Amino acid sequence: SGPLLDIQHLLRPESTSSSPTQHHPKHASNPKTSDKSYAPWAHKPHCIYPQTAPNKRERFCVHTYHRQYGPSISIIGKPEMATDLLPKLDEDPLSIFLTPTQASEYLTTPRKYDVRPIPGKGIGVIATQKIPQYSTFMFDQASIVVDLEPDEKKSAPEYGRLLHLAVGQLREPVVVRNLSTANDERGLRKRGAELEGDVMETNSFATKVEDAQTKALFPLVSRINHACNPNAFVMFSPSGVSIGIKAYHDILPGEEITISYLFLGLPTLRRHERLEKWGFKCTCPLCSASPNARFASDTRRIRIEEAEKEIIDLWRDGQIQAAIRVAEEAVELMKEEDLTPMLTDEYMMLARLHMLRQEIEESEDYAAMTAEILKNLGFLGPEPDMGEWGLEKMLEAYGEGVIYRA
Ligand SMILES: C[S@@+](CC[C@H](N)C(=O)[O-])C[C@H]1O[C@@H](n2cnc3c(N)ncnc32)[C@H](O)[C@@H]1O
Repeated sequence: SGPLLDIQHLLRPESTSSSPTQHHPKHASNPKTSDKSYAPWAHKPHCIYPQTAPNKRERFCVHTYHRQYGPSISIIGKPEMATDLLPKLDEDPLSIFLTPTQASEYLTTPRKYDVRPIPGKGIGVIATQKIPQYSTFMFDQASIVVDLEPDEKKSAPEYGRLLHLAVGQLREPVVVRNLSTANDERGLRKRGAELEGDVMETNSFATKVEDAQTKALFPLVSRINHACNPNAFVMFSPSGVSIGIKAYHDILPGEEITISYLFLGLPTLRRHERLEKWGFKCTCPLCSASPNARFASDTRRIRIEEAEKEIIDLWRDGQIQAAIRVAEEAVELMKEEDLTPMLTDEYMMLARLHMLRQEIEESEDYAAMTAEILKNLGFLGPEPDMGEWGLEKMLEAYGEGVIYRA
């Protein structure tokens, strides 16, 4: 698999006349280059111009910020992104994902997980105490955020230098560098920009930050391994720079905490294709189930995908009752496959279809079922007012999605 941030040839140094050391990342980790005059940034922002937009002279920079309470962060992207993000960099994940009562309980009870070696998987995260269903039990803040634009522009060498600088300017670059044990072609441990590129490749999350599609690295959460039917999932703060890990189910002491690196619901072959970039053979319970069980699961998953297309065709044909039957079948299959988050879309499809038949009561019931799942999963905030989330608001929230799918 090619590197995630496989950027080639398209960024060039800000000024060709500047001395080579000016662009040498090594100077970044030298504390002498830290200058308070760049406050609130910890170092002088380092900028280059993408070669693809020479007329625009659009800058692409590294901005590093040392959080007051928490790890430092380097942002690689347009300077406006760093400026807009600045007020959010000190956000407190606890106050975003928890109610005040939950936050004080979290702060006064021991941590419920441990980070340790897991046979065959490197390092992983294990529950050390019971983690109740739907509780948010682990938090992290981004250490590196990369605007994906240079990725699209394929400009590896300069991106590598920016990334190396971005990591070097963190208070603890080793926390990021330790996330890779990858070797190069000669079997030696990767170093420098190559190593940091590998870290981003295998550990970063795609997330929206200030409306930019970015890759963000969260070093603690990076230690969570993949499972196709995971027991936990990731929630992003609205800013995209904080995350919380939430339990889908009760997790018992000794159980490994897992998240899915992929969209949920894929059949085996497509999961394995997509997992290739992480370079491991998945041995999660779903992937190592008996051939019969895997076949049955794949059949259900493929049928769920087909059902989506069928529902839309029937809807277009005006066969609403038939579309409802197919959507109900998909709901049952999703339940069998334990794909709870996917039910929200399906229930809203059913709410919409029943609306078309003037069956308001059924429509309201399905909207309420969606709201209940969203509340449990935390997508309506830590203390949602459920009175607010009736049929009308749910249709509004899902309107675009449902219309788009139709
Ligand atoms: C985001 S990291 C997870 C933490 C990693 N195990 C570590 O030691 O830092 C992703 C890497 O972990 C390993 N990994 C994750 N899930 C795995 C699984 N289910 N089975 C085997 N290896 C896994 C793979 O090497 C993958 O590239």
